[in-house]
Amino acid sequence: MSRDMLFVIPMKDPERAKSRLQPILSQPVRKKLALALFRQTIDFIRASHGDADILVVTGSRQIAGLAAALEVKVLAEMDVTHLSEAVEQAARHAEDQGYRSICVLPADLANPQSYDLEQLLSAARDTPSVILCPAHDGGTNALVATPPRAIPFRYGYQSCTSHEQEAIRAGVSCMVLRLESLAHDIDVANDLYLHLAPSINQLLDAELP
Ligand SMILES: Nc1nc2c(ncn2[C@@H]2O[C@H](COP(=O)(O)OP(=O)(O)OP(=O)(O)O)[C@@H](O)[C@H]2O)c(=O)[nH]1
Ligand SMILES: O=C(O)[C@H](O)COP(=O)(O)O
Repeated sequence: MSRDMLFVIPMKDPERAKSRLQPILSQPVRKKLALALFRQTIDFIRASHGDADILVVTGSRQIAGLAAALEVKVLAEMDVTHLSEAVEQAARHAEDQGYRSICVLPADLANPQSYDLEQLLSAARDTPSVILCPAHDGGTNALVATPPRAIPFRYGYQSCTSHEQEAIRAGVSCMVLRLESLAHDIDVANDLYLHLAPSINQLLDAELP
């Protein structure tokens, strides 16, 4: 069956998540924050696209259980040592399932807005092509790939530039789309102060299923 778009959310074990916030948050609070942001990401996609196909790729049994409770599909990652490998496994899965494109979103966006996702998803998708939404720090906060494995994934330092270079190398058309609410994720203390300070208690107090 031919399907259009699979949203891919990579999520690491929440016990080890948000390690760069170690100077200001205890491990239990970092875990709680990672889970709350994960839940926020699913809710955000669903609020924007009620019928979205969402796949969580993870090595965590807890995340797999939470995703299942939220009625989201889960791919158990195999022998993954880096985010790029987890996304590659999800992209293979999307290809096998007949999806035309994937939209990879990290599970730690600060305050994503539907109008920005709309703009991203309404951009023309040639085959083959990639659309990249840079993070404020040079990372890649949204990546739409058509077909799902149009380029090798190069998450890490300044990955937006690395993904652009991979697109050039592969002869794949590449658009960089700067969208304000998709530019900010929660990595370091300053991100918390700038983007989550007013709402952090509400976020951390929200019930998980
Ligand atoms: N499935 C999977 N997801 C990952 C992996 N590494 C990172 N992620 C996810 O990729 C997104 C961005 O990750 P990072 O900012 O590097 O990780 P983080 O736990 O949020 O924060 P740090 O520990 O400070 O790096 C988050 O949704 C992570 O959960 C991995 O090895 N496997
Ligand atoms: O390439 C990236 O964007 C990073 O590997 C993941 O994002 P972050 O570390 O900026 O959260």
